[in-house]
Amino acid sequence: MKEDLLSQSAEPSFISLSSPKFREVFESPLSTKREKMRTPMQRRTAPRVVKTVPPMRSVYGRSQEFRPMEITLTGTKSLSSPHYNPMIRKTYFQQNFEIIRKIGEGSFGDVFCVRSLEDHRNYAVKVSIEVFRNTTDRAKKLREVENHMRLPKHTNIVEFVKSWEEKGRLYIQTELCERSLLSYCMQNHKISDKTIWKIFVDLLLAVDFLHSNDLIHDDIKPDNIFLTKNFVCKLGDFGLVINLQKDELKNAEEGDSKYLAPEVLNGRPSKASDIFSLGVTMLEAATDMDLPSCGDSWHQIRNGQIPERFFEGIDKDIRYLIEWMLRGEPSARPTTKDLSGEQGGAAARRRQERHSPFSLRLEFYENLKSRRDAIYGSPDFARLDHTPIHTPDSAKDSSRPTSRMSYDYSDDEHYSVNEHQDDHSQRRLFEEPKSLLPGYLIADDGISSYLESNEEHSPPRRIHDAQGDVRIDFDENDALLKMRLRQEKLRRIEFREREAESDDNDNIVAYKAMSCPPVRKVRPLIRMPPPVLDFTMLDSKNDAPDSTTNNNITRRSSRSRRMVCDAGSSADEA
Ligand SMILES: Nc1ncnc2c1ncn2[C@@H]1O[C@H](COP(=O)(O)OP(=O)(O)OP(=O)(O)O)[C@@H](O)[C@H]1O
Ligand SMILES: [Mg+2]
Repeated sequence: MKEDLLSQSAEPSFISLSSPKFREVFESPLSTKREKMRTPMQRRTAPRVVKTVPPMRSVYGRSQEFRPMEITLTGTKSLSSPHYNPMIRKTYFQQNFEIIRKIGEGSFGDVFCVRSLEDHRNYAVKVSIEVFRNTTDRAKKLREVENHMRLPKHTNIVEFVKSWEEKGRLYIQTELCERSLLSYCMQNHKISDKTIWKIFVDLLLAVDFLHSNDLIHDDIKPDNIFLTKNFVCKLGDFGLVINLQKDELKNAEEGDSKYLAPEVLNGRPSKASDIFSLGVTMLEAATDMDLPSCGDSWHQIRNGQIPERFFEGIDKDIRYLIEWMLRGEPSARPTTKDLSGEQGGAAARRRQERHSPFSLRLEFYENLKSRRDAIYGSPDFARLDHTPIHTPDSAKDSSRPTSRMSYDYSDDEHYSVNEHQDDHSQRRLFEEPKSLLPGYLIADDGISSYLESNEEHSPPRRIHDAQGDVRIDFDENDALLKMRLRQEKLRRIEFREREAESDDNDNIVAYKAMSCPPVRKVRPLIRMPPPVLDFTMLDSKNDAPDSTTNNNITRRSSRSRRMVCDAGSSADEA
């Protein structure tokens, strides 16, 4: 292990021009958001398209124009509140809420963080930019409200509070969230595996909830996903939702092209296209990829040609799930039930509550268990020197392997490669049974999760033998596997950190100071000889009454002084 670490640290930090990594980085049009930020060209946000609207009076009668009407599932009803006075020329929104700040804007409207004067709680209120153009436009906008209103409460769905229309504008009041997932991803370019799993589980539960209610979201993207203060992920913005029970498919609109499933270009959205959008969302969050909205790179993602470098350091299972969701053929993609495994989202949630980062590996569980059984039950394993079933007596058994090898202490609590290298080089332990190695390699493929989530596997104990040497007592063979897995994990973390460091060093730009150059440049440290006073001039003062005084001589420039001297000398000569 120590040799491995040393050999890794000796790796060159530059990328060879002929290496595949160079080709991946420089020939692929795909890049991460971080890389994009480092390039001088900054992306400007596209200006918002504001369509001109017909005058309100041509669309509405006077009565509709001024009265705020609450939208309910059975129609509209007049809205009242102790804080609302219809005689005041302010809207219901302005009278009933204290507007704290604007928190976002989208194609539909502006979103404000407000405090309700009724219950003194904070909410988000989305106000449409445009007034309703006609009844079809109004019906289309109310569809978002209707769908949201129909949804029963769910932890991972932004909660609907109330909606009303006033003066041709639609207002939607919802629970207030902290920020959108997009803003979180823009700030955090490397999100930990644990957080990615948390986001994924929350979103999966939300999408599963919608799909089981026969709704297609049709616009799943980080901008429409919200995070609460407690880091609960919630799906919001039901503007494009399609109710399959109401045969709304024919009126479906395309969502954001960056997250769009390929089949939707020429067809209609489906539950599978939602899964695709969820896959792209997870791809963006996990790899920090700057997603293309069109062009070759758009197709590259949809053809499964994502460069390998984007998945470096990403949890293998996350990668597997993302690639599964991004399959080109809709029928090849998993359903939400497939993703959450046989035991469903509830079980995933229970596991997640126990703070396990491996919550969604339920579907792998049985598979991994059988693979593990296969390893332990294999003839190779049976031929091992030591007994797989371990008892306190057998721990003392002299039939343990006696050959020794140096042991890596990298998972020691206070281990540091530089500080302890020499001390630990003296320590030796039992040799690792070689035939376990294939088992270990397979374990790295996924058994790690199984082992880590299994509490009964205790860590190896350290024993001091008669000679004073430290040895490891393997309570069970799993302990050895677990130990190797931990070492592997540490090695990967160190490798990633080194890479990130060298990345950062590559990108350090030396700036020239633009203001205040160093003093040395302005006033070079050259000792000027002290001015030599020509006292002969004083003598010549009497002879030449029009010449300057001594004071004047010191103040003049050296050129004029020379002239004075010359004049003096010439006077002397005369
Ligand atoms: N409940 C909320 N809590 C906090 N912020 C919110 C909330 N709802 C919306 N926002 C903010 O407002 C932005 C726009 O919201 P939303 O997506 O609902 O509007 P939209 O007009 O439908 O946008 P688009 O159609 O472009 O997706 C979000 O990206 C988010 O930053
Ligand atoms: Mg939105």
